[in-house]
Amino acid sequence: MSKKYPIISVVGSSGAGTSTVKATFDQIFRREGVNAISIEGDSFHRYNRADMKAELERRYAEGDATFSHFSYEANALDELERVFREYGETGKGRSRHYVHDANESAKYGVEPGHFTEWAPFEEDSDLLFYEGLHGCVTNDEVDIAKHADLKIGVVPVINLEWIQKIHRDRASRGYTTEAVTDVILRRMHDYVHCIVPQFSQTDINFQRVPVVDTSNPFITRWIPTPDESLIVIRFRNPRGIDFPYLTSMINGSWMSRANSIVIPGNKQDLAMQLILTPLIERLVAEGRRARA
Ligand SMILES: Nc1ncnc2c1ncn2[C@@H]1O[C@H](COP(=O)(O)OP(=O)(O)OP(=O)(O)O)[C@@H](O)[C@H]1O
Ligand SMILES: O=C(CO)[C@H](O)[C@H](O)COP(=O)(O)O
Repeated sequence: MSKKYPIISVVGSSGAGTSTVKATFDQIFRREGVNAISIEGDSFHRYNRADMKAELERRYAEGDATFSHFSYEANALDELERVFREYGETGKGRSRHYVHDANESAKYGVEPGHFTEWAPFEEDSDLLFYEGLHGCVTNDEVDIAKHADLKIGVVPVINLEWIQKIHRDRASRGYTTEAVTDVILRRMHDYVHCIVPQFSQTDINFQRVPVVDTSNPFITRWIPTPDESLIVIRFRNPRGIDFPYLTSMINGSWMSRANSIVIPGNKQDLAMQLILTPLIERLVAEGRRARA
């Protein structure tokens, strides 16, 4: 646990909605005057797009059909762990961007499928905010989870996750449904082995569940809306969580287990603000005290 320089890690599969959740965190940071450094999991991919394709083909020729961006080896997790450790101890660190598309290319001045140069973090921050695929990995080589002080899982049920990925990759990354389906299939092995185990490390999971039929996610014409979904919020340690306050403030919510509440999908932002603001305030106040 880092106290002087706390770390928040938001983990979710590709298309789960971690970027959407980041917008809520950004709102809280702005409102509470928190100076946060934000980094993305994709910055720690080990290969650029062309090298990844070559590595995939090499492994495929050797009979390995499971290699994907979800695999531990496709990502510089040693570097991510090093950045978390260094930030926790000193408030310093570095990151870069993986440029996905033409819009990002115009912003960063690097061709799609390539990384920008590594750049050091700005000084005097209050916390580090990570959003991506591997921010709570614990395996034989690395223990990234142990460096994070607040760990959040963003996990729609799997049909919804696929729908969100297909729609996002088609709309903003120019892929076809067939291409995205191939990627989903190839990633399934390491979805199970590398992504899912992290949701037992997280402090709070937000799981969106549609209440409309998503039984064939590959032909669904739009992403179920917030009004067409519920969100299950599960706390690893419910001690200290004021459930009566939450259920009274969030209209239409109820407790489904001793450590879980269910809220209407359109209350996600409100629920996150109510739950996360005091946790962030505490981390930041402890950090500022420790650094004084
Ligand atoms: N709560 C939500 N309600 C409705 N749509 C959502 C919700 N969360 C995410 N989406 C939609 O799902 C798609 C994927 O979301 P987002 O881009 O946040 O995923 P991501 O996890 O950041 O993906 P990646 O890490 O691959 O960039 C987007 O089209 C987004 O609008
Ligand atoms: O969302 C992803 C992982 O989180 C992308 O699939 C990954 O970053 C590779 O991107 P691209 O297909 O644009 O090269």
